[in-house]
Amino acid sequence: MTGGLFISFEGIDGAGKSTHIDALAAALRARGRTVVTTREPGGTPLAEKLRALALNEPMDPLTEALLMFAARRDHLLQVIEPALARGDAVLCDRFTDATFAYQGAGRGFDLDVLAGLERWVQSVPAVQAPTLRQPHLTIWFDLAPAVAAQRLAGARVPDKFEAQPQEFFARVAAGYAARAAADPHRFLRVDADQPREAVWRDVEEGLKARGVLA
Ligand SMILES: Nc1ncnc2c1ncn2[C@@H]1O[C@H](COP(=O)(O)OP(=O)(O)O)[C@@H](O)[C@H]1O
Ligand SMILES: Cc1cn([C@H]2C[C@H](O)[C@@H](COP(=O)(O)OP(=O)(O)O)O2)c(=O)[nH]c1=O
Repeated sequence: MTGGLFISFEGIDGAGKSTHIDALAAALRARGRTVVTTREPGGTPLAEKLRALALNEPMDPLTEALLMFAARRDHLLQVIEPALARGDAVLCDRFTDATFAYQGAGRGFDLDVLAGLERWVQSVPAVQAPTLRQPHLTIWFDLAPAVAAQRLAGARVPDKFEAQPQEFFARVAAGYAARAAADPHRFLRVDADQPREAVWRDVEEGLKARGVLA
């Protein structure tokens, strides 16, 4: 495949996204692609500063959503758009679906306001109006909150989101399911409640079926 390729990785905390980003990067590089791996919130010096605030400071849901979108705007303009213009593959640990799932479904913030912010932030000069920049493909690691909590227990010091109760993650998971149902062509759902090797096999097969991996 030639031309820029934008893939996001989504799922609740502990679903196993990070575990598979490097594997996909290696698989794409082995096929001759230049790969940029990055994350949200973050990916630029400014966006990483905004990440530290958003993940650690208490704030109301609108402030949180605005920080996520501010970080996203900088990241898009500085990293994602230039990489796609070069024809690179961009593998991004979370993108806007996370804002709909966490700030929208999780915190209960207005989804229409988020959709408005999405339009503002993702209308970038490189994209012809009225198209919005969205990932070409979103790999959604679907895992029950109870299993994710078990995996995270003791694995790392929880940030503000990881410290939330399971009910919060049940809402976030429902938020991802709603986003996937609204855009089934973009989403590749992977059952994350399997051993790592089986999850990777499903990722690989899903990407082959979509022509992303030969
Ligand atoms: N399929 C799996 N089965 C069991 N544990 C896993 C699996 N995938 C990842 N883990 C472990 O679960 C934890 C969370 O995985 P991680 O990839 O960091 O999740 P995320 O990036 O989605 O928060 C890590 O300790 C990781 O080693
Ligand atoms: C991108 C994004 C992330 N988040 C949250 C989800 C995660 O709990 C956190 C950081 O994501 P992540 O990078 O997955 O955390 P870690 O490096 O600990 O695996 O930010 C939002 O609430 N909204 C967003 O728009």
